[in-house]
Formats: sequence, C-alpha cells, structure tokens
Amino acid sequence: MTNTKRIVLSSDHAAIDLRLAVARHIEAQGWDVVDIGPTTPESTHYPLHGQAAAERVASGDCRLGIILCGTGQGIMMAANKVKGIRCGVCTDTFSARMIRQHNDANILSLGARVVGEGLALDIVDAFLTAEFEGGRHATRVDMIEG
Ligand SMILES: O=C(CO)[C@H](O)[C@H](O)COP(=O)(O)O
Repeated sequence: MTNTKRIVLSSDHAAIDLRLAVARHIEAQGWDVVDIGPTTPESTHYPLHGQAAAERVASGDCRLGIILCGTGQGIMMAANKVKGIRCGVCTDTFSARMIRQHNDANILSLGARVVGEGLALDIVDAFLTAEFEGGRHATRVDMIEG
C-alpha cells in the first residue's frame, strides 16, 4: 500500500530554488519527500522531469507529486501524458483545493516564474490538505480516465 505521506518532487532548472523551498516546507509537516532533482542548475528539459515524477505516482511508489518549471505549464503537459495522472497548474489557493476536491488531482504543478515563494507554499498547503469528495465528481473523473 502506498505510504499516504510519500510525495515526489521534481522540476527543471527554472524552479530548483522553489522546489527546495517546497521540500523543506512539507518535510517540516511530516511528508516523506522523494526529491528526484535535478540538483544542479544547468539547463535541462522539463518533459523528462515531468514524466519521471508522474511515473512515481502512477506506479504507486508515491501517492502525490509536486512538479515545477518556469510556468508550470510544460511540465504539467508532460506529466498528464502518463496514464492515471491528473495534474493541474495552480496560481491560487482556491484552484489548488478544488483540483483535489473535484478532480482528484494527484500532481500539483507550479510556475516558479509566476508565483512567489509565499504564495507557492500556501498553494501547496491547500493542495495537500484537501480531500477528494467522490460522488458526482468520481463519475466525472472516471470519464477522464476512460
Ligand atoms: O516554463 C517552462 C516550460 O513550461 C520552462 O521552465 C521554460 O520554458 C524554460 O525556459 P528557459 O530554457 O529559457 O530557461
């Protein structure tokens, strides 16, 4: 069974500092963080990192994920190509809560060139404390999965 507090983090070069800040923030809350990098600031390719994180979630190794790039958009697109992944980019806390409650999102994507650290950590908290509501929303999520 997946450790319910095990979460994967990844980013491209544009979001390393914010990824490390997210890791510190959620480790302090007791999350078991699997940070798959990268660790050096050289330019890299966000699809590789989005896919790698998505596979950790899809396989059941991690229950949730947080991925980051400059806008959060490209790495989100890559993650959503992996079967079973529902990933949304959030720039506000309402959306972060709703993608858990209504969409059962299993990965949150953040844009380090879009949101500052304070807002990003609030978005992370909203995502991690919300629960999927099921019911009519489960019917719709099933339709996404096909
Ligand atoms: O946001 C991103 C993808 O959606 C990337 O972080 C961004 O495209 C990287 O740009 P650059 O190579 O100019 O640092």
